[in-house]
Amino acid sequence: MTKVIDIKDVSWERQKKTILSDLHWEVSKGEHWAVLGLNGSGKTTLLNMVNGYVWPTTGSVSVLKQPFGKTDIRELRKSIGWVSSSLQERIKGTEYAEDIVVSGKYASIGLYENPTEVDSQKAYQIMEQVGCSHLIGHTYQICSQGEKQKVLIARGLMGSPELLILDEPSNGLDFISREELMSTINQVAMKKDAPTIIFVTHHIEEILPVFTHTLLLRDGTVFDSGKRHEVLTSECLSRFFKKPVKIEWHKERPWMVLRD
Ligand SMILES: Nc1ncnc2c1ncn2[C@@H]1O[C@H](COP(=O)(O)OP(=O)(O)OP(=O)(O)O)[C@@H](O)[C@H]1O
Repeated sequence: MTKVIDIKDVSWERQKKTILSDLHWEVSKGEHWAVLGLNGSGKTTLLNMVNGYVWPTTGSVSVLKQPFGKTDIRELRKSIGWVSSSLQERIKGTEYAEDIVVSGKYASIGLYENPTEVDSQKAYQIMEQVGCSHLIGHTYQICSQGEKQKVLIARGLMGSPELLILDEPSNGLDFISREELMSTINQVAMKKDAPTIIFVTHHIEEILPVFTHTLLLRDGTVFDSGKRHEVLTSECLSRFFKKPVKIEWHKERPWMVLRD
């Protein structure tokens, strides 16, 4: 099976501190992964590594069959859609939603040339699919938090990526907006020729059925990984969080409560 991410024996050290250690992770085509971990467990660092922004101290990383060290990372990034809060902070409030979407084609912040008719049509089509076409002609600063996230997901899809990374996309959303966003992500994942999705979250109930696998990160290493029903169990998550928790499944979504 084609490997989308292949990370072997990876460690990453900074300022004499080991941030990632002994990390193994394989993602194959056809899978979608949720990544769970407490604050500071190394999720963002791991995703920065997948994007080639940080380089492993030891071990090997290969993304979309491109082994790091023998790959033009800038080229590779064109095949990766990336949605994160750091991206949200870098976008100018005065930009139009549709221009932000088109800029995803160039993996750039801001547009440096006028979009072609073909690009504009593609952007409109993606915005329709993601449920944010009503924002065409609106500047980013007037969009709500949920609308901004949809625009950024549309931007992430503009380059027809093979890999789409969503780093805590539901941050700051109310219950309704969050469910809307989850339904958008579900639709993207269900599409024929959908990109492989890596979805980072702190909220277990956001792990929709479309996420076939889950990675649990703790203290910069893999605590457990595998198929959703094998990893998202009361027993495994109680050990993971070092707290007695109970998982209840409703409509194929896991919900977690603390046990007395
Ligand atoms: N460039 C760096 N230099 C030194 N330490 C770093 C660097 N980048 C990250 N760290 C440290 O690595 C650890 C993991 O950080 P990371 O941001 O990957 O965690 P996270 O799981 O994404 O956390 P959160 O859920 O809070 O976003 C933290 O202790 C952080 O302070």
